[in-house]
Amino acid sequence: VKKKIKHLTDLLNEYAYSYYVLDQPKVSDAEYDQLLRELIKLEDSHPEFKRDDSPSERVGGKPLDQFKKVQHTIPMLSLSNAFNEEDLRDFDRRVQQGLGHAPTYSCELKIDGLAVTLIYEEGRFVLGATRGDGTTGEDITSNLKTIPSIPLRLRESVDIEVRGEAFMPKKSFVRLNEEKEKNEEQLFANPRNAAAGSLRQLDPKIAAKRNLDIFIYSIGQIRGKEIDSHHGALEYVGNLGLKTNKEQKHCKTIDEVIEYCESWLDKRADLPYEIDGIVIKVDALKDQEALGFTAKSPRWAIAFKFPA
Ligand SMILES: COc1nc2nc(N)nc(N)c2nc1C
Repeated sequence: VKKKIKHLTDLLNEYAYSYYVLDQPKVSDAEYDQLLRELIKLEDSHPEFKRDDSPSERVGGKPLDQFKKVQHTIPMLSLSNAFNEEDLRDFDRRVQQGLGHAPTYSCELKIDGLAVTLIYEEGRFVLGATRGDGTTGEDITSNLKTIPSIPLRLRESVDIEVRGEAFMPKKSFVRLNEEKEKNEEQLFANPRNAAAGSLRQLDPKIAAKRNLDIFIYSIGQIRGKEIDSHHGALEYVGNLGLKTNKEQKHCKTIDEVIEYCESWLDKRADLPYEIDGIVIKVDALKDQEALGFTAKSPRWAIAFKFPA
């Protein structure tokens, strides 16, 4: 039975990874559900063999009576903003002055969701928290465990902390508000509020029903890996089984950055999730270290905000 549970757990996790992280379904939902029912039956009769990365974790445990506070070992900072091409060129000038050379940039969509940090120990998801005030957040691990695109176990048993944006896809937002409309409940104003509301309530079974998703956008801290660029870091976390956004672009010049920002102004309407801008980061990690941080945000990154 232990072997059967291990086999089913690994198989279902592989199917879930393909479906939720790679967007490449390998089996039908019916087949997945059938296998999951089989696994849950075995786990119920042999709880001692249940794995802590079992897909049955996704349905959510019992409600908490409150959230524990979490001190962030590395502060979760905010980004300074740019609103037009001039602001972006000013940013580039400041960066070039600081570095003494022209850097390359990593451009990413700025997902309109809730910033979270995920901590993995020996590859196991052990803690997830909100940004909070940047140094103290709330432990929402049990809610985050219900998000299928957050692996409960990485493909390598590393100690790593990653940051990302949890969000609710547009379609899920519309469906949720239709349901609330039917029950004459208060509607959510936008997908960001809906995602935040779903993750900051105490009953994980509610979070499990909200079709939440995540994109990982940075590594908080990593021990003993030689990664020298931000886009390399994103590739690395992708290989660990974490979900990153495929629209990320490595731009060689600020002109390319500006072109990328302008291209997404209109294209964002076609995205299945909401974005409120583009995040531009100096790509070389040694350049990021050389530029450092102000009291509240990195000097090597800026958020280009779209008009509301
Ligand atoms: C390096 O710090 C950051 N990087 C980010 N990257 C993306 N894509 N989106 C964000 N919201 C974001 N926020 C912060 C503070």
